[in-house]
Parts: sequence; structure tokens; C-alpha cells
Amino acid sequence: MEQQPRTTPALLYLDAITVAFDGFRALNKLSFTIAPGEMRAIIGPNGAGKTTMMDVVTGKTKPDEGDVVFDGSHDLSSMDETQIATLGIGRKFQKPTVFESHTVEDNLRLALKADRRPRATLFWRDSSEERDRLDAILTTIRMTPDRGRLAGALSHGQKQWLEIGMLLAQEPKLLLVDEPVAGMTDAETMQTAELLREINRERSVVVVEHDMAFVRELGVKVTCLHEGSVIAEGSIDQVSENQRVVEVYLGR
Ligand SMILES: Nc1ncnc2c1ncn2[C@@H]1O[C@H](COP(=O)(O)OP(=O)(O)OP(=O)(O)O)[C@@H](O)[C@H]1O
Repeated sequence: MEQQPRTTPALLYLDAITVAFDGFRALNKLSFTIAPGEMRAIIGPNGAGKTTMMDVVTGKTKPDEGDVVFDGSHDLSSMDETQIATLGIGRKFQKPTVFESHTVEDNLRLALKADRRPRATLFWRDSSEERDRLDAILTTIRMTPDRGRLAGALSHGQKQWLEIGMLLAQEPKLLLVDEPVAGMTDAETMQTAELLREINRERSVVVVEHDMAFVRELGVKVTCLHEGSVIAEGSIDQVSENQRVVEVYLGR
């Protein structure tokens, strides 16, 4: 009998995901869900499986077992990376990869032109629409005054924001962000929290981060992973007080 695709009210639904590398379980029956419109922070010690989890969601790694369902009924485990990106999942890797010899504006223009969603090409009318979208993204990432600067001349923090802007050009429903504030100044870190909160007004966001001051500033539900599974979930205060979290992560 053909199996019916699973349907779920969650935007992202991970159920009992296992990924093994040579017998070692990087993810071990990992289950959690992200609600539509939610922003979630994921924490956990090195090797907890955070990157592998994002690799599974984006199709880079296929789960050995378990279900991963996006936006109600899309079984991500049967899709490749391009199909998943087209469904509306964008990923920001830890290191910024902007085009250093291009201006901020041209980096964003390239990202807008790379938007090949059917809706985007269908409604792509003229350059004034491109200008409007460009201006809106520059405002969101607070880089309007820097639009003419070469990306290579930006601070590390600004490069991260520019790359987030390039992802926004694809209008993802879900944005996965890997350690966005690593290497940022305290001021940039706080501005990044504000920026992500603003983005979260329109999109769901999953942020993996070690910086607990930043996670606190986000003010969202936190999930702590350890050895490929969820060990705690709740507010930052609940998770910080969890004995197991203190033992394996915070107390180290
Ligand atoms: N391709 C691979 N082959 C073998 N082992 C791997 C592979 N990818 C990840 N692992 C192992 O799986 C475990 C989980 O790794 P992962 O990178 O997902 O952790 P993480 O939580 O992202 O850690 P960090 O905070 O250091 O980025 C680690 O023990 C890692 O060594």
C-alpha cells in the first residue's frame, strides 16, 4: 500500500531523525517542531548535531531514519537541495560569502536576479520593482548608507548582514542561520538580534548560536541539543536552569 504523505500544522517537523556516520549517530532520534511564524534558538555543545540537523533540513544530508516535513506536507527527505531552496528554505552559513569586489547594492542585485521562484519570474515587471525590493532589503539590514561601498571594505558584522540581505532576496519562509554573531562586537551582536527579530515578523527563523547573551536578547524559545537529541526546550531561563544543560554545556 502506498504511504500517504504526512501532514502537520508545523512549519518544520522533525520526527525521530537519525543520521549515522560510520556507525556514529550524529543525530539520534532527533524530534522537534517549529511553528509557522516562530523564531527558535538552537544551542548545544560542539558535536551536538546542530550542523547535521541543518544539513538534513536543507537536503545536504539524507536522514537514515525519521521524517522531516516542511510547510504541512512536503517530505524533505525525498528532495534535493535545489528543490528544498525553491520551497522556501534559506540557509546562512557561518562565514560570510559576499562578493568582495562588488558594492553592497550589486551584491543584493545579483541575489535578486538569482531569484528563480516561479512567482518571481512571473511578476518580474521592470527595474522599478527591483529598485523597490532592493531599497526594502537595504532598510531591513540597515545598510542604506553603505549601499555604494565595496563589500570587501565592510566590517565582519556588516558582511553578515549583507549576506542575510542576499538571502532575503529569495524571500524564504524559513531562514536557517548558523552562528551569526561569532566574531561580532557586542554592539553588532545586539543589532543582529534586533535585525533577526524584525525579519521574524514576516518569516520563521532557526538560529544556531553559542553566544548566550545574544540568545537571551532574541527572547525566543530555546532548544538544547546534546549527542544528537533534544535534552531541553523552553524559555532561556528554563533551559539555563536545566541540570542536564548545565552539566553538558553551560557549566563547562
Ligand atoms: N561527514 C561526517 N562524517 C563523520 N562524522 C561527522 C560528519 N559530520 C559530522 N560528524 C560528526 O557528527 C557529530 C555532530 O556534528 P555537528 O557538526 O552536527 O555538531 P555541531 O553541534 O554543529 O557542533 P559545532 O557546535 O562544533 O558546530 C560530531 O561528532 C561530528 O564529528
